[in-house]
This record gives sequence, C-alpha cells and structure tokens, in this order.
Amino acid sequence: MTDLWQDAMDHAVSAARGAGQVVREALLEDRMVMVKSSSVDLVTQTDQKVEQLIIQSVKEKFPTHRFIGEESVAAGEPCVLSDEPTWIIDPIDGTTNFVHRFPFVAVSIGFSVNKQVEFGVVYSCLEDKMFTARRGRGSFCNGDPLQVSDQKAIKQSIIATEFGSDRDPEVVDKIFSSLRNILCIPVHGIRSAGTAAINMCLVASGCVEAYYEIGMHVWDLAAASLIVSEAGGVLMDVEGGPFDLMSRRVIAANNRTIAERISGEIQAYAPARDDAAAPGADP
Ligand SMILES: O=P(O)(O)O[C@H]1[C@H](O)[C@@H](O)[C@H](O)[C@H](O)[C@@H]1O
Ligand SMILES: [Mg+2]
Ligand SMILES: [Mg+2]
Repeated sequence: MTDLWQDAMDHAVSAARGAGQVVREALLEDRMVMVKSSSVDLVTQTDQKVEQLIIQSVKEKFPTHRFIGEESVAAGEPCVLSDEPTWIIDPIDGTTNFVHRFPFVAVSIGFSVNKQVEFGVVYSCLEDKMFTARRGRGSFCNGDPLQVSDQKAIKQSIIATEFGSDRDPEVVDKIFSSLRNILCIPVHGIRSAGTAAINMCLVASGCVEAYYEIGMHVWDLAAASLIVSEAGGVLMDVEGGPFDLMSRRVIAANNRTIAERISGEIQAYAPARDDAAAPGADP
C-alpha cells in the first residue's frame, strides 16, 4: 500500500542531513551566542539559519503545510498544533552543547496530521546517526531497526533527564528532589545527553531505560516521541496520565512499570503550555 506521507518523510530525512552538514561546518567556526528567555537559554545564528533552510525547502515542495519551529516561535510566530499537516522543527536540539562543542547535537523534524505524529526524524549530526520512525512501521537508526530495553527492574536501569534552562530556585529544588528520589531507588545511574531528542533516541535504542523532563517543548519531543513508541516504548505524563505533546512534560520509558515508578518519584509542576497563547487554547 502506498504511504501518503512517504514523500514528506523522504524530504525530512534529506533536509535533516543537509542541516546536519551546516551544523558540523558551523562547529569549526566562531559561534556568536545570543540569549532568549534567560541568560542560560541560548541561541545562535546557526539555529536560525538551519530552521529557515528547512522551512524554505519544505515550503517549496509542500506549500500548504504549516510549521511550528523553535526559532520562529521565539521570533513571535504562533505555536499552534492544528489538524493540518504540520512540520515541528528543532533546528539544533542541544544548542548549549553546540556552543560548548559538547558532542551531542541533533536536528529534529516531526510531522503531525490531525495532531498525531505521522513520522519523526532525529539526526544526531556529530554521531552521523539518522533516527527515523513512521507511525505503525517501526523505528530505525541508519536503517537498522530499534527496540527498547527489555529490562523490567528499575533498580537495574539507567535513567536520563535534563536540568533545563529554568533557574528559579523553587523549580531547581523540585528538579533535585525528583532526581534524589529516583537516584535513591536506587537506579544504576543517571545520564544527561544535553538534548531531549537524543535522550529519547537512547531510550528507543535500549541504551537507557527511561528519560523524563519537565520544561522542554513540542519541538524537542515531537519527532522523538514517535521514535520511542515505534521502538516499543511508552510515553506518559509525569503525573501518570496520557502524554500530551503541548504540555512540556514527558516520561519516555521502555515499559509502563518503569514509567509509572518514575512518575511516582517526580515532584511535578506545570510550566506554561506551548499552546497557552494560541487562540482557543485552554487557559
Ligand atoms: O533549546 P534546545 O533546542 O537546545 O533544547 C533543549 C533540550 O532539548 C532540553 O532537553 C534541555 O533541557 C534544554 O532546555 C535545551 O534547551
Ligand atoms: Mg531543543
Ligand atoms: Mg533548539
């Protein structure tokens, strides 16, 4: 049976590969760093350039499609997840890594229709790993199928998380409280790749059992959420409810038992939703 979105997915893979080349070249040059919401929320000209390159190339081929792009939203574009075909783009996931040459940086392109992710592409540019998933057709890394870990015991698990860019002491206290609870289960270890998308691809690859975070955005999660679920993993809200792409909260795990155990240890809070400012959004 022909796949309605195969053409778009092929385009996403080639756009991500091209973007990755731009990112790699930029790493050899001086990177001018600017800030967004705070002094630790970084952006560079490469983030902006790569996002525009991807959006322009998509517009030429799919002129009616919509976009949610990290840097476009930062520049004032609305962040609306409608039923229309929508490209959800993080041009550089791991900008802080990119600025410091910490070697985990990804280009993330998700594609949704009717608010459901149809395909996801995460290109880990420095590792040259192309993670892909098509809904109902599995997840792959450089063409090889991915499968989450079969580990059932959280005490024999590695858990990934991030510290985000919110330095409000109350939020930091909650982050540390959750981390302390999970570390003391005890688990084998805690890891941070510095990018949500790569952390989630590590879950899909079976290298870590779970990843959780509060505060990242839909562009960090859209592509990788499908890569996790198509590799056999589960997605959950940090309080145990259903995963919501726009809520800025996620647990991605190899199985439900481990996801639920993590949710029981997290001190949850609710940052402003990605669609908070959208017309008709819930307050
Ligand atoms: O802003 P970029 O695209 O680099 O993405 C974010 C990461 O993906 C988060 O997990 C992470 O916690 C950070 O908030 C980081 O900013
Ligand atoms: Mg990101
Ligand atoms: Mg980014």
